[in-house]
Order: sequence, then C-alpha cells, then structure tokens
Amino acid sequence: MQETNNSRVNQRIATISAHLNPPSFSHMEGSSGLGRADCRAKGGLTGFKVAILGAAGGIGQPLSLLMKMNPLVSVLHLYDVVNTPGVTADISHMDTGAVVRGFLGQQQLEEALTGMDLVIIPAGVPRKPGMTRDDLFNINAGIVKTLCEGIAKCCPKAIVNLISNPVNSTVPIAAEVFKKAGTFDPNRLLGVTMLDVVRANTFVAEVMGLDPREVDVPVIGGHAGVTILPLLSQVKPPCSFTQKEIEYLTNRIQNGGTEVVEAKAGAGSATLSMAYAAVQFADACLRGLRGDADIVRCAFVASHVTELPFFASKVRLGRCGVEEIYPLGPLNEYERVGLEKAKKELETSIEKGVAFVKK
Ligand SMILES: NC(=O)C1=CN([C@@H]2O[C@H](COP(=O)(O)OP(=O)(O)OC[C@H]3O[C@@H](n4cnc5c(N)ncnc54)[C@H](O)[C@@H]3O)[C@@H](O)[C@H]2O)C=CC1
Ligand SMILES: O=C([O-])CC(=O)C(=O)O
Repeated sequence: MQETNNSRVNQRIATISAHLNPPSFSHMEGSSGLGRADCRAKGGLTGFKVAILGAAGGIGQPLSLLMKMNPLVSVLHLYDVVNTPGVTADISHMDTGAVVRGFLGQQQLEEALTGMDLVIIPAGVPRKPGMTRDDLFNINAGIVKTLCEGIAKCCPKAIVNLISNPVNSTVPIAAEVFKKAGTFDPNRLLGVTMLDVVRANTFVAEVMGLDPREVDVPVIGGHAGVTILPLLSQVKPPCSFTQKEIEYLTNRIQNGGTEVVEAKAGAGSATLSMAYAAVQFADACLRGLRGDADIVRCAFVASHVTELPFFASKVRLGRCGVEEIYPLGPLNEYERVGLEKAKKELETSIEKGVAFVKK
C-alpha cells in the first residue's frame, strides 16, 4: 500500500516535473538533488510570455538580459541553434521575476514558441565591412522563413518583433509565410526600426545641445540606407536646422549602422544599442498588450500610408498589436525627394522578400 502511494507521489512529481522542466533544459536539474518541481516557485502566472529567437547572439544576449529585467515579462524563452544552455544558466541567476527557459536547436523550436505572447527575432548573420544589408538576404531569408513557420504553427496570435536584416525584405517574407499558413494578421507583425529613432534622437540632441531623452524624431520608410528617412521637420521639441545640419544629420542617421560595422572592423554590427532599442520597442508592445493608452512608436509594418504594401511610420500599439497607423504628416521638399528615393529602393526589397516565399 505504502509502495503504491509512493509510486503515485512519484508519478505526480514526474508529471509536474515534465510540465515545469520540459525536454528543454533548466539549470537546476542534476545539480544537488532539488529539481524545479521540488521548489515552491510558481513562475509565469501573471505577466507576458516572451521568446527570443537568436538569443545567444550579439544582440540576443544583452536583449535577453534586459528582457529578464522587464517586470512585464513572467516567462522568458531563449532559443538559438547554439550556446543557449550557458546563456540561459547565466541569465536565470538574475533575481528578477521572469522565469527563464532555454531551448537548443530546431527540434526544440516548437516548444520554445508554444504559448508565447511576444516573439522577438534577432536570429541571423550580421554585416561585415563592405556589405549591404541586402547581402545578408541569402542566409537570413531562410532562417526567418523557418522561424516564422514555427510561429504560424505554435503561437499564431503572438506579436512578432522582427530584427533580422534585411528588415525591408524579412518582414515581407514573414508576412508571406503567415499568409500561406492562413495566420497572417498585419497588426501583429512589426519590423523593428527603433534603432534608427534611437540614433536620430541621439544625433539631433548632440547637434542641438539637447537632452536626447527629450528628443523625438520620427523615422519613416524602411531600415537600409536611403530607405531610412528621418523627418527632421517634425522633430519634438520643434527645432530649426540649417540645411548643412539637415544634410549631416540625415546622412549620419541613414549610415549609423555602417558607422558601427566599420568601427567593429569585421566583428559584427550594432548589438548593444540594438538590444537597448529592441527592449524599448518590445516594452512598448507589451504595454500596448496590457492596454496602456497612447503607446506610439515607429515600425515597419503592412501599411496603406503609401502605395507600398509595407512602410515604416508612426503606429499606435494596443491590445491587438498595431491599432492605428498615422499618416506621414506634412513633409518639406527635402523630405519629399528623400521619400521618392526611399520608395524606389523599398519596392525592390519588398518584392524580393515576397518572391522568396512564393517561388
Ligand atoms: N533591425 C535592426 O535595426 C538591426 C538588425 N540587426 C540584424 O540582427 C541580426 C543579428 O545580429 P547579431 O546578433 O549581431 O548577429 P550574431 O551572429 O551575433 O547572432 C545571431 C544569432 O542568431 C543565431 N542563429 C542563426 N541561425 C539561427 C536559426 N536558424 N535559429 C535561431 N537562431 C539562429 C546564431 O546562432 C547567433 O547566435 C543580423 O541579421 C543583423 O543584421 C542588427 C542590428 C540592428
Ligand atoms: O547596419 C547593420 O548591418 C545592422 C543594422 O541594421 C543597424 O545597425 O542599423
């Protein structure tokens, strides 16, 4: 009888343990006798569930660290094809609320994605000096396609923050994958262009002698070279720039990524400032999901503000993702010329992404 009771208890522990410690790894198992099921912590009961795909990378690691610090996150899934056991063990020791679980390799992708509210994707290769973002297409297109197929299957209602370059093509790729799967919701797919805004705020503040935290520059279009179009005529607080300042700032904002790629001299592209920008953006998405009012950010989304099917502009975030896309507002002549250049390049990049999935 005693033995039957014991075996029931053991079975029960095994069931709970399988639930809390799925075939993904957690860092307590096998250490000193206490498994997670033996502990009283109940992670994940309130707050949002967030997955980071590419979590062991240059962006992924600081992004994971910062998301572990976000009080809106209750469960954090870290997925990569390499090194997630170490990153997960390390980050899981931080005494913040989110429960961290790691997932390694394609066979654990579905598990990493199941039940997620927000999926952030910084997976893929970065640029080296001399490369354009489009040069990353051949490798990153396939990576993004596979990851989005997983999202369509396991968490079709999740908000997706897509960081992998070239964003101007990877967002259309993701949209096509979701359309094929019958799960496409244009309000839930957002290309992350936040770093352009972060840079624009920093550079404008520097030139104008302002506090960057008080500057807000709308950056529209896309996320590569001339498709990055800062609207300096709409800066808050209102600023009056000389033509020389406008040209300097526009050029520096459009080439901010290249500035970092060259400074890193072959060791990758922006990772730390990108993690900072990605966390700001993800936090805005989570606050929107929670129902906070007036959460407005720039993002590259399915859009009707121009004749192109995707465009970056200011959007209002809410419980369903993008709830409103704002019109571009009045542009000056310099910005109108910039917009035409941006649209031309964007059109080609969008078509390339769509064709990749349709082919
Ligand atoms: N949207 C934006 O503003 C920015 C975008 N980026 C882009 O972000 C991407 C990542 O950059 P870094 O973190 O610096 O590169 P990284 O090479 O340091 O890290 C990428 C990570 O992705 C992982 N990965 C590769 N294939 C994967 C797959 N199939 N599934 C899951 N993970 C996979 C790698 O193992 C690696 O850990 C690049 O494409 C880069 O161009 C970078 C900066 C800004
Ligand atoms: O420039 C790159 O390759 C990475 C990127 O998108 C950025 O830093 O804006």
